[in-house]
Amino acid sequence: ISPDTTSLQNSPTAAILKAVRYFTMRTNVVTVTPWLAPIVWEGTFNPLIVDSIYKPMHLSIATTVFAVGKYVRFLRDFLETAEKHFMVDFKVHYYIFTDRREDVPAVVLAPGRNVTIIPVPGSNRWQEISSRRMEMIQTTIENQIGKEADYIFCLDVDTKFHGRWGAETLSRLVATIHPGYYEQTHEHYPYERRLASRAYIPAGEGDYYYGGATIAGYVGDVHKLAKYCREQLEADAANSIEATWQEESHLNRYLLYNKPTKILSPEYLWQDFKAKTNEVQIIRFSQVNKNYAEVRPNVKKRK
Ligand SMILES: CC(=O)N[C@H]1[C@@H](OP(=O)(O)OP(=O)(O)OC[C@H]2O[C@@H](n3ccc(=O)[nH]c3=O)[C@H](O)[C@@H]2O)O[C@H](CO)[C@H](O)[C@@H]1O
Ligand SMILES: [Mn+2]
Repeated sequence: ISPDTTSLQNSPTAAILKAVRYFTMRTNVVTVTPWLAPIVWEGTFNPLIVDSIYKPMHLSIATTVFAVGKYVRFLRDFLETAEKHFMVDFKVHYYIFTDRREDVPAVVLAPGRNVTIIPVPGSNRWQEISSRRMEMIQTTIENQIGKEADYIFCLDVDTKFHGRWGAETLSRLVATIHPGYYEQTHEHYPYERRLASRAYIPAGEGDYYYGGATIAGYVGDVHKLAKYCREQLEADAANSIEATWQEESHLNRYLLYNKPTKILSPEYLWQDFKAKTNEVQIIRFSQVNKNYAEVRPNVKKRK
């Protein structure tokens, strides 16, 4: 049977097919892992095709963000830039975890997008605030998100979006390569190297160093990851040990033995203080520069 080419030429997919022809692959970056998971860089996907697949699915996207103590000041920019760039045209439900409900800014959201504020206790250690996200993500998925969403994103708040972050980031289990280590090999990664910690990774092992600031995937898979990290954090605490990079260390161990199905390039997790490199054609999401002594509860001010 020969395809009906006339109707195809006139169909809405024609524009998309044409776009495919002009689509070129990236050659100066690695775009697939040794276990055949894609690594998402600008130029490896066609946004028109991606959108035409995912938008008709009417997916619900949960997004968790913690703004505890002074970090509440980062919320406005986070939300305002997310409304411009993050999963535009999708249903997005932001879950804001905070101990300062009254300081949560009122940001105008596009139709189909909404916010729920979840009260959490403060802490006088930033490491604990960052780590306890795992426990709260776990329990909130069990109590609420699990019934409401298809996919979940767990993001740092001290950040801004600068470019498209769309459905190309959807997959079962998604992690992001930390911008500080993407040019290095595993012997230089800041994995936990003490055998006494549950986050221990032996020398000679490792794929990538993943940032704790962006974790995503199917709600069920992220639940499994968060529960694992929470249990490992608690086991370490019971032995009076804290991994080098807290929950990020446990995350890296989990992902070494439970490979992500998709990896986001550092375009999806940059740091404002870092100069743009040749491989990075677009910065989509970046950590703002912060005054650690000013915003963190337990960092001493320099004299
Ligand atoms: C880019 C990146 O991968 N960042 C990770 C890195 O340092 P960061 O320097 O990015 O850590 P951070 O100070 O941003 O803390 C992580 C997050 O915890 C929350 N928070 C923290 C302190 C506070 O007083 N109030 C508050 O709300 C907030 O959502 C913040 O974005 O290592 C941390 C290890 O623990 C986390 O894994 C971060 O995700
Ligand atoms: Mn951060």
